[in-house]
Amino acid sequence: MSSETPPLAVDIDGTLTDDQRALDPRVIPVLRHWPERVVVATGKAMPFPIALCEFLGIGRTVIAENGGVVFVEATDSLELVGDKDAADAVAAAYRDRGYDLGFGAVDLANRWRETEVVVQIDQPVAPLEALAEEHGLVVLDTGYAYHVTDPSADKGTGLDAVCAHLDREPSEFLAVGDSENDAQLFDVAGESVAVSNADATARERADRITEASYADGFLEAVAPYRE
Ligand SMILES: O=C(O)COP(=O)(O)O
Repeated sequence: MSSETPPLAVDIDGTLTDDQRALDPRVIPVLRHWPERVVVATGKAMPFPIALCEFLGIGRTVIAENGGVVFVEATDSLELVGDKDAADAVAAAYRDRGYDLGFGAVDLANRWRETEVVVQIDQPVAPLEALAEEHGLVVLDTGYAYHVTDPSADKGTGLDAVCAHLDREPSEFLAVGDSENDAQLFDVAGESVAVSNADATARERADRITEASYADGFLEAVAPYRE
C-alpha cells in the first residue's frame, strides 16, 4: 500500500457487506493489513464492531450506536452520549400504542444497546417520530433500522472523540459509508466516499461516489491507496 495511506473510518452494513448484510470476505485482508488506524463506525451496538475488530485481528477502535458509544482500546476509554431512559420511554410508549419493535422477544438488535433504541425498518415510522420528538430525540433511518437517537451524537462527533483520544485530526481520515448516519462522518473526514448503493443524503455529502456497490464499492474507494 502507498505510504500516504490515510487512517480509515468505515461503516459496516451496506459498505463492508453484500446486499444481504453478509460481510464480504474480500474486505478482511484489506482491513487487517491497512497500515494506518482503522475505526469501525456503525449504527450497530458495540459488541458487533468489537467482534469484527477481534476477528479481523485489528485494534479495537469503535464508534457504535451512531456515535452514542465510542471505545478506544489504545487509551482504554469508553464514552457514552445519549439519553437511554428517553429512548426506552419512546419504545414503551410505541408498544403501548400497539406497535412492536419488530425484533422478537430476545431482540439481539437492542439487547446490548446503551444509548439508543432501534425499531425494525418495516414498522410504522410516523408514530415513532412523534414519540421521539416528545422526548427530545430523533429517528434516524439507516436503511437497515430506525434508530431512536440523541441528536447531539453522530458518527462525526464519534470520530472527533476518537481523535481527541489518539491525538489525531478527523481531517486525516478517509471515510467510507452508505447512509444518512454517515453524513456527519463525511463532513468531518478529510476525504469521504459513498458506495453507489448509498442513500441520497450520503451521496450528497460525500466527496465522491463509487461506480460499484456494497463491498465492491468499498474496494473501489480504497483502491487508490492500495496501488
Ligand atoms: O445499524 C444500522 O442500522 C446500520 O449499521 P451501519 O451504520 O453499520 O450501516
